[in-house]
Amino acid sequence: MMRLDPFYPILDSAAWLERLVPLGIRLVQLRIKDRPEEVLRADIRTARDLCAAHDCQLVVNDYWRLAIEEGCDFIHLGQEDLDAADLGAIRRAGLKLGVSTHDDGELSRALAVGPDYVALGPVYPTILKKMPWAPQGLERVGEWKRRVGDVPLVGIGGISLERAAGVLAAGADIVSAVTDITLNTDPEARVRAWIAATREYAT
Ligand SMILES: Cc1ncc(COP(=O)(O)OP(=O)(O)O)c(N)n1
Ligand SMILES: Cc1ncsc1CCOP(=O)(O)O
Ligand SMILES: [Mg+2]
Repeated sequence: MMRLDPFYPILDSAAWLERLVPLGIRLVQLRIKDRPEEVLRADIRTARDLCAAHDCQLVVNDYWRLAIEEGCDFIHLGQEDLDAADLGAIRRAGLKLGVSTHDDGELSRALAVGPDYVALGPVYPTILKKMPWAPQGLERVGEWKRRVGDVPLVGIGGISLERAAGVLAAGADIVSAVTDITLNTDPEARVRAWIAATREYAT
C-alpha cells in the first residue's frame, strides 16, 4: 500500500491549489460543487499539472469520468457516488479510490471495494455541510482503525490544527480539513503550520 501524507487539505478550486500546494502540500483533494463541466474540466487539468510539478498527490472528488479522461489517478467517492459509479471502469483505468464512511454498514461496503483509503467523518461538528450523523468522536476513530487494518484511515470533519494531533493519536493515519484553512485569516501561514505539525507523522 502506498504511503499517503498525513496532512490532507480539501480545496474547492484550482486557484486555491495554485495558492497553497507550492507551500509543500503532498496530498490534496479538489472538491468542486455545482459548476459547469467546462469549469470542472479546466480546474481538474490545472490541478493535475500543478500537482505533478510539486510532487503532490491529487485526489479528484466525485467526478470520476472527468478524472479518467484527464489522466488523474486518484478519486474520492461517497456512498451515493458509489451507487452511480462504474467501479470496473474506475479500476480498469488504474485509479486509486478513497471512500467516505459514517457508520458500520458503510464501512463494510467501503472495505468490500478494496479502497486505497477509508475516510471517517464527521469526527467533530462541521460547518461545511449539513450531515445527518452526530460527531463520531475519537473513540470511533480508534475503532475504525482496528477494523480497517492496513488501509489508511482519514479523519475528517471539524478538524482544526489544534485537534489534529489528537485525531492522529486516536488512530487516524491522515487528517483532512477544509474550513480550518480556507476560512483562516492567513491560509498560507495556516498551511505552513499544518505541515510543520504533521511532519513527524510523515515518512
Ligand atoms: C476525505 C474525504 N472524506 C469525505 C468526503 C465526503 O464525500 P461525500 O460523502 O461524497 O460528500 P461530498 O464531499 O461529495 O459532498 C470527502 N469529499 N473527502
Ligand atoms: C466533506 C466532509 N465530509 C465529512 S465532514 C466534511 C467537511 C469537512 O470540512 P471541515 O474540515 O471544514 O469541517
Ligand atoms: Mg461525493
